[in-house]
Amino acid sequence: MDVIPSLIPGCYELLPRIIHDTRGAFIKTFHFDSFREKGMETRFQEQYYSRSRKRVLRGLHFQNPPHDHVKLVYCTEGEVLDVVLDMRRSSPTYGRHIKVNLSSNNGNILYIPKGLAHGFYVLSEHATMVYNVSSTYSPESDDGIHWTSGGIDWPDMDPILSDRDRGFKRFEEYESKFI
Ligand SMILES: Cc1cn([C@H]2C[C@H](O)[C@@H](COP(=O)(O)OP(=O)(O)O[C@H]3O[C@@H](C)C(=O)[C@@H](O)[C@H]3O)O2)c(=O)[nH]c1=O
Repeated sequence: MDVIPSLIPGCYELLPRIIHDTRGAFIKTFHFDSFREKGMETRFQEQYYSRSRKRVLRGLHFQNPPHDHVKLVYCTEGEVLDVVLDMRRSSPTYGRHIKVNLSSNNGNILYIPKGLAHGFYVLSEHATMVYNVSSTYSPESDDGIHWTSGGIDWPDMDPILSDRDRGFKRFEEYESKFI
């Protein structure tokens, strides 16, 4: 698995080896020793996935401390534009974001450290996004910022959203609890 550093410290795109044969493809998404060797989180506590249709936008979400967590995300059906924004106040890239296309064809994975807000926009007819998180769901710590904030340029300014996502404060007005 190749680990490609991003502009944001601690955030990596992981490129697993894809083994193709006449039946299709085989892709390993997590290997304890490789993650540990690279200093990445190995203790994932929950795994879940969502399925969305084209033009759905989910985000931008995070869990506040002390329930903050590392997220490992990848797309097993379709393609999404994935976005993470750095909310760590002392980070050299505080307030900056990166975009990565994640797709079932490429099998690429985004490793998201604690303190980043995460969201994605569905480019294909449907998309299934799988998450591994390093702490359990904490509804009172689960929070977000508005998808249009932080200077993110989305391909669609009228996406399909949840009511919750429509109601979040803008990043510029949100007092980040991440140091
Ligand atoms: C995240 C989560 C949600 N839920 C519940 C709450 C709600 O009733 C339902 C759907 O939740 P949401 O609307 O927050 O789902 P969704 O908008 O898909 O939330 C996800 O968005 C992306 C961008 C992420 O980064 C994820 O970590 C997660 O926050 O599932 C759980 O029971 N456990 C969980 O871990």
